[in-house]
Amino acid sequence: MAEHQTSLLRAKNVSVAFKIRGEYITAVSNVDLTVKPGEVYALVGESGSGKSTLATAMIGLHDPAYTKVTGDIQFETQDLLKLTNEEWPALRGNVMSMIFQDPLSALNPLQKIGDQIKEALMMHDVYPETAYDDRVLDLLNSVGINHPKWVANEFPHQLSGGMRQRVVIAIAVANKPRLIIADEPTTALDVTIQAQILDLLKTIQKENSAGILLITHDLGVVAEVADTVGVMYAGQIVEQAPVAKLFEAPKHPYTRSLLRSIPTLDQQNDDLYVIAGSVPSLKKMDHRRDMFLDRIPWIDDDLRQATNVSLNEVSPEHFVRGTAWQTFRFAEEK
Ligand SMILES: Nc1ncnc2c1ncn2[C@@H]1O[C@H](COP(=O)(O)OP(=O)(O)OP(=O)(O)O)[C@@H](O)[C@H]1O
Repeated sequence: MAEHQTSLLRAKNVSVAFKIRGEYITAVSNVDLTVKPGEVYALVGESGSGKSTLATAMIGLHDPAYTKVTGDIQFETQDLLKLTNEEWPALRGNVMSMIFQDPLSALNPLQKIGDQIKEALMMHDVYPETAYDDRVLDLLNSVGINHPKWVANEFPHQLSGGMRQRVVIAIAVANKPRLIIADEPTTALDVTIQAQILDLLKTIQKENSAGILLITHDLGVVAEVADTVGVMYAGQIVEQAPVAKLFEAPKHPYTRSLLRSIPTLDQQNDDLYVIAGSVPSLKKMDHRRDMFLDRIPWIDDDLRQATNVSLNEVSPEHFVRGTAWQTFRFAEEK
């Protein structure tokens, strides 16, 4: 079967550059990824690694006046980079939708919850006028809101953060999207609510067979819900694998370092592993190299300076950038 028939969203060679003081600077470089129907693909990486920039390109929300998106992004059979502003609304909020980190800014503070959901439904679907209210209540029910009639009559500020995110999800799934892009959907919520929202996303994904592109910096979230994981560093994917493989046999030094920095319950001491340094600023990025190696002082200089580093399939479905992983050791293992 041709690749596009088995994929929902397929990005090939996607780069994003921002115009900064008259010059285009690359923030995302040559990314390939595929989200299949019914799959959760998690993009993980530290702040500044380019996850949101990539996701924003997928849903056509970059301002073309100062952002250049190149490569190829296919959603089902549509070429997203060729869509005009007039064509986007038929997709966005309909067959593909987005959930952002901060539910409060995603909702209209002056409009009752029920009316906001109704509006989302009316934009893309035609029901008999009386059926809208029932649809709104059904949707609120489906995202685990126990008193939908009461919530429909509230304004966003009257609800808790967790309830607001449920409402945002209800709006996002109102038109049964085939793809949901969720950018840090649980980061603003406390831990118990996080788990409930992740469960909810999983249920929606299963029931609608929707694909989810989940953006997170939290490997705990990845372990909980992802099927496939792409690890991003400085605008590039440095490792991609099915979730079990990534946790059992991580290869790239960045993935190994991220995994090592997760606190565990059986940890003997209080010292958490900290990755020294930070993601380079856009101006300092050199996408021909493996830039994470700049944060490992004991690594061979030849490896650090090597250019034309590429992402290679090292075992079925497991892709790793560069070759440093073959000899990489943590400082105390040397
Ligand atoms: N509109 C913009 N103009 C210029 N630079 C930008 C713009 N948006 C993002 N950047 C830069 O692009 C790089 C990637 O940012 P991005 O927000 O995509 O990372 P991220 O991995 O999603 O991090 P976070 O979790 O903090 O959102 C950063 O250096 C950021 O400063």
